[in-house]
Amino acid sequence: MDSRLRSIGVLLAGGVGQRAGLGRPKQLAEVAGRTIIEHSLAVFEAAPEIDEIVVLMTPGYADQIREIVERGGYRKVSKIVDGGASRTESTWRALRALGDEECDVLLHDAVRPLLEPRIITECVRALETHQAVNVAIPSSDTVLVAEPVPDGEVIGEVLDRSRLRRSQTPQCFRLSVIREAYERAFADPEFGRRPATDDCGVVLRYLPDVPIHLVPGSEHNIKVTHPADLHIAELLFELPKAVPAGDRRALAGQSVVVLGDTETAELAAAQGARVHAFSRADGVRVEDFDSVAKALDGVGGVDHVVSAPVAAHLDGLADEAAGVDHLGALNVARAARPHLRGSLLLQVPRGSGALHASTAAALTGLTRALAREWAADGIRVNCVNTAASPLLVAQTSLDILISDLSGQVIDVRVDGA
Ligand SMILES: Nc1ccn([C@@H]2O[C@H](COP(=O)(O)OP(=O)(O)OP(=O)(O)O)[C@@H](O)[C@H]2O)c(=O)n1
Ligand SMILES: C[C@](O)(CO)[C@H](O)COP(=O)(O)O
Repeated sequence: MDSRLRSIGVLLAGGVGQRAGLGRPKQLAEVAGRTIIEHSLAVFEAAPEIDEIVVLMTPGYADQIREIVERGGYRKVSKIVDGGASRTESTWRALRALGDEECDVLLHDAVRPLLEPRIITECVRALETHQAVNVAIPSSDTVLVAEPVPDGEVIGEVLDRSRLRRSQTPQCFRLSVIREAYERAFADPEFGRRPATDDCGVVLRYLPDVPIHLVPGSEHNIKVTHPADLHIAELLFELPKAVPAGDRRALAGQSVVVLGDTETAELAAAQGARVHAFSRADGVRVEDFDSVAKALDGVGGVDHVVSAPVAAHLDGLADEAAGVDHLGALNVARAARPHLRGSLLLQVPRGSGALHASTAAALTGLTRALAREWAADGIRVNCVNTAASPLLVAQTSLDILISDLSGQVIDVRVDGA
């Protein structure tokens, strides 16, 4: 029997986002095709270690969160509670909403949408042996203490950088511990005059005997605070990801349609997949919707569809041909949808030049949009860069098919294992 405590993820989204200056809470701003809070929600929803999610939302915006939760099917969300006037007041409200049963609480800034699942795993594991855990990264800047002087500021002290860490979230605690720290804080009039900027600050000040264990954070786990952070977050989401190598024999018996990439078709067949391969030689031209639809209608129910770039096989300027890859991907997606049970994989052409760049951007956008639209039916959509040997592209393609990734732009692994 599993004897571990329940783990509750608390998304702190009660702020107004004054520094971002958007005129509405920044957690509702869109980055990489989703609201910032939905990215955070999705990470907690997908984390096997998390049993329940509580959202603290800016008063007046609860309906928008309810809609996001319902539309996205975030089944772990148990409560949406109005946030308080400060971050610590929002935490305090969350702690009071959690009931009396002992559990582990992971308090996360909803505006850190790039949280990695690895961090949640390590935090929950650390809570098995520690009562308080924080996520932190080393400081790459030298940090100094400024002293006020009549004409401005001077350096009072340069801190020892080797010991400095930048605090992130989630900040994680046994419920009874964080609750006791907050009870003491909110009973202390001095706390109102000198509030803490994070939850660990409250524990350190009011329960100094509780050691706060540190788990390595990530440079990508940024807090969207200022307007430029929205652009940085967008770029970070666009970074191609690596895919873990899986057991490709999982494809055995599955029905896989491959348009154009013979290497991937052969490798899938070698793993025991029922492969239906189509190419221009068979009269299937992806820029012609009817020919693609006819091919897929003939197959019927299909677990995975892989769509390879066609530009290299077309006559004419490579740049002009690259545009066909965009239309081809749209046609394959449209034709595959009625038959698809598992996933669609779009291979992104290699190349250079403006048209190639716009095609690659279009396929990335298409992948993310389709992944969102088709998620409700359990269909995953990804794309993979093909700037590598055909064998590496084929191996990575199969690893993506058997993964649970969706909406991802994936780089071919260099080791090719
Ligand atoms: N009253 C508050 C204030 C902040 N937060 C949450 O705490 C996280 C970190 O706070 P911050 O970046 O400061 O967000 P805002 O308070 O919205 O920003 P600003 O200070 O610029 O107004 C955010 O997810 C924010 O929504 C909260 O739950 N309740
Ligand atoms: C909790 C925190 O994100 C850790 O770095 C940070 O202290 C929050 O500060 P904010 O002023 O509420 O953004």
